[in-house]
Amino acid sequence: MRLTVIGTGYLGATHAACMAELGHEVLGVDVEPDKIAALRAGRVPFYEPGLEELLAKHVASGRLRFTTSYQEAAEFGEVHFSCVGTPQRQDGPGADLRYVDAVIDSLAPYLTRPALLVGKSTVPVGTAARLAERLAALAPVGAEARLAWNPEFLREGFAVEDTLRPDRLVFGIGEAAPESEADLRAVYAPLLEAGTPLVVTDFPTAELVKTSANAFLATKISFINAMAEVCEASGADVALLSKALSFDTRIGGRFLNAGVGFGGGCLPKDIRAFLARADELGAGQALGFLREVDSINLRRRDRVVDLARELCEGTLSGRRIAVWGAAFKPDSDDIRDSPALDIADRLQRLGAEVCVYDPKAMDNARKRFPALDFATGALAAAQDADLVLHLTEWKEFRALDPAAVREAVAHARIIDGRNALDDGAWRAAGWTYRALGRP
Ligand SMILES: NC(=O)c1ccc[n+]([C@@H]2O[C@H](COP(=O)([O-])OP(=O)(O)OC[C@H]3O[C@@H](n4cnc5c(N)ncnc54)[C@H](O)[C@@H]3O)[C@@H](O)[C@H]2O)c1
Ligand SMILES: O=c1ccn([C@@H]2O[C@H](COP(=O)(O)OP(=O)(O)O[C@H]3O[C@H](CO)[C@@H](O)[C@H](O)[C@H]3O)[C@@H](O)[C@H]2O)c(=O)[nH]1
Repeated sequence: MRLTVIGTGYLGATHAACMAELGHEVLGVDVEPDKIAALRAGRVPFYEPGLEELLAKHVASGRLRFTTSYQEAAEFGEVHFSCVGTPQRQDGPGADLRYVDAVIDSLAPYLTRPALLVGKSTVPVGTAARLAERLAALAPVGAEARLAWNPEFLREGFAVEDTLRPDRLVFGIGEAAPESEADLRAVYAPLLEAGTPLVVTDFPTAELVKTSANAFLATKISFINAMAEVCEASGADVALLSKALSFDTRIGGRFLNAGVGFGGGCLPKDIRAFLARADELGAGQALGFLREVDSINLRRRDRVVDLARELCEGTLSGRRIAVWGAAFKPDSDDIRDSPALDIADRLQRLGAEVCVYDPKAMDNARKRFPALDFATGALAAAQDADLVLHLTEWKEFRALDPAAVREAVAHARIIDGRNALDDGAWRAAGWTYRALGRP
């Protein structure tokens, strides 16, 4: 089939390359000419394992092309995927839908023959119904310009794997256009033939599956981080608590790692947007717990700052602090709402001299926080440090030799904000090792 993928960021670039891998002819569309130039050259303008290889393969095969022209997109595509951002609004907790609206406004006037627009962005419930009307009103073909909603569940760092082997597919089909289901079944035929579970539903359910999935994941992380707070107050060990919980198959061990909490371009803004939308619908009381999920999450960052001050004899002023990690999670260069950089920035504002190192997110971090210092490696960042903070659990940090790092620092003190280092090895090498929720 001939598909377009509109918005070629973390989600869209992955979706475009994976749709080409499934055998479709794909045209990626973005408003940023630099991004399109990079993608045309087979270069992914961000870090996502395995994506560049897949992109280059299909740019070379001719099955994957890129453009900035909506007219070209409309002329080319039978099915158009909308993958633009839905960040938190500047002026409040709700989702900023201006990019989602702009896709309709830019594409619709060129739709002179029947077409299907499929929303993949994460949106507040009720958005799809509104967009379907807007699309039909603006398109020359009227109601033959149909909308469907197909939320995306991929994780950064595993984006290609998650797109080619998803846990499930969800199709939100508009009442007025039941034939959209057949189009989506055709797009995803290889995945459905491989046995991927499919849920076909209406617009509001499809939108809510996505926001409730992220709310559940955020809740699970904040649950274990709340237990970490209680562990800190009682002398218990959250790592062992989490391990013991995980053997109960009803609970499971995934998303039960206590630490500095969740960040990124999804969970934090999605729970806030969910709350804001529920308030608008008069259902805010049902989601009140999500406010607490958000607060527990942010309190973990405060806890690291307090612990850092405590380890630096009560003052951060003039202390040299190494921060290992800038990305919001390993295997990504994404720094959106990164706990590591938020903590680094706060420590610096409190007078510390902070030096950051991350294997992949340095360029993004430098652009966003130009006042921070950056080093070329983990050891260089730790040079003469009074304290080391391990805030993003890259494999590279776990492989470090604690004895070698000890040679570099001024004081052998480390806070493991991800409970991911071998605490025994660090202590044996003479370090004061502290972790969140552990004695
Ligand atoms: N990143 C993820 O892991 C992930 C996973 C599932 C769902 N989502 C959701 O997908 C959406 C996109 O997220 P992202 O992380 O890829 O964002 P992103 O910021 O990385 O990408 C958005 C892209 O859209 C482009 N764009 C903006 N306005 C445009 C327009 N009018 N026309 C064409 N392109 C335009 C931007 O230039 C950018 O390249 C969000 O709703 C997000 O919540 C993201
Ligand atoms: O036990 C855990 C698991 C994760 N995290 C943190 O939680 C955040 C989010 O991690 P993850 O969910 O793996 O990353 P994302 O790529 O943001 O993916 C989430 O957000 C996407 C966008 O909506 C969804 O598609 C995915 O299903 C959902 O997992 C990161 O900061 C992690 O460090 C923890 O603190 N403890």
